[in-house]
Amino acid sequence: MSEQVPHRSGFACFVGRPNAGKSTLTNALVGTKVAITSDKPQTTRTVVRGIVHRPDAQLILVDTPGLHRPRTLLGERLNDLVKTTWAEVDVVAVCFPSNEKIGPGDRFLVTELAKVRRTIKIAVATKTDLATPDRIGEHLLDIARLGTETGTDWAEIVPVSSVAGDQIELLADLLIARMPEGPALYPDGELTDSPEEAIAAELIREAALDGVRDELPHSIAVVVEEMGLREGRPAEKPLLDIHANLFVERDSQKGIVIGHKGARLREVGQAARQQIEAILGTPVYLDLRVKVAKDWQRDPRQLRRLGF
Ligand SMILES: Nc1nc2c(ncn2[C@@H]2O[C@H](COP(=O)(O)OP(=O)(O)OP(=O)(O)O)[C@@H](O)[C@H]2O)c(=O)[nH]1
Repeated sequence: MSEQVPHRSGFACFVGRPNAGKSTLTNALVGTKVAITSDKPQTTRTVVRGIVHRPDAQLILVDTPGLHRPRTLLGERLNDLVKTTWAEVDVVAVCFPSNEKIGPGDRFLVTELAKVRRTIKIAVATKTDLATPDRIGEHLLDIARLGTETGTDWAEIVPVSSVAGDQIELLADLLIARMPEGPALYPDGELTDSPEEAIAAELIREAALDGVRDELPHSIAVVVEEMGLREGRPAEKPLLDIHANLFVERDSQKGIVIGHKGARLREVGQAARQQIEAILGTPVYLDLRVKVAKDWQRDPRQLRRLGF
């Protein structure tokens, strides 16, 4: 038994200019088309896009918000948020389409990414079926040079074609090799979190942090346990039941979240419910429970990834 390879699990995200082939690559890796939501609110920091399950590994592919050239203070703050999400994943893979030259947008993105020191960076030359071997060679050299110029240490530079299925398995192997040891975080067979669940969880987290951000900066994680339309309701009067757990790190923080005689938790629940109703367009019944993370079943190291 001691010679068994360790189980690995972790998070990766694909970044790159619009049309770089990020979604197609996610689908090629996961092997099935995964649900894509078009109306993600700004508050959703990361959304699970797909999960690669293997006997010895679980690779969770997440979406992070896009980086923009900041013109305003708000733009800068949004970019800081993007960098925070990059710091929370294990690997960021930058996609550079092989049929296009590297441009100023790519340079800006890689320069910002280089500032996130801890996260492993991989470069992916996408759409190789659209380029000649000579052109691909040149492209790979350009990517390497961009790395040197921006101080980015590419752990790998991998050419792939999602359409031709070229080197997709290799990319999966290379990504998995960079994941830390750890147990599977999602049950097998589960491809994605529903985007609605991710949205609801994020809105609850936002509401719970409102006003106590200084006291509980990174100490709240929300997991939607169950979400579904209540049975037996008339079609014109639907009700969406949401059962969610709000995890804090310590007993003392539980008190802050719940408030005197539960007053604050009621406010949090009400604020979250109204926002979920506004975004999903359905009346919501929200059952919110506060738990201390040490009671949670999962590996404590993995809790950290949720923001603990
Ligand atoms: N020939 C070829 N086309 C590809 C490949 N990968 C993606 N494409 C095409 O490139 C276009 C953009 O692909 P997407 O996967 O949507 O790109 P994206 O980076 O997710 O785009 P945004 O969501 O706009 O950021 C689509 O028309 C894809 O069909 C590939 O490996 N080969």
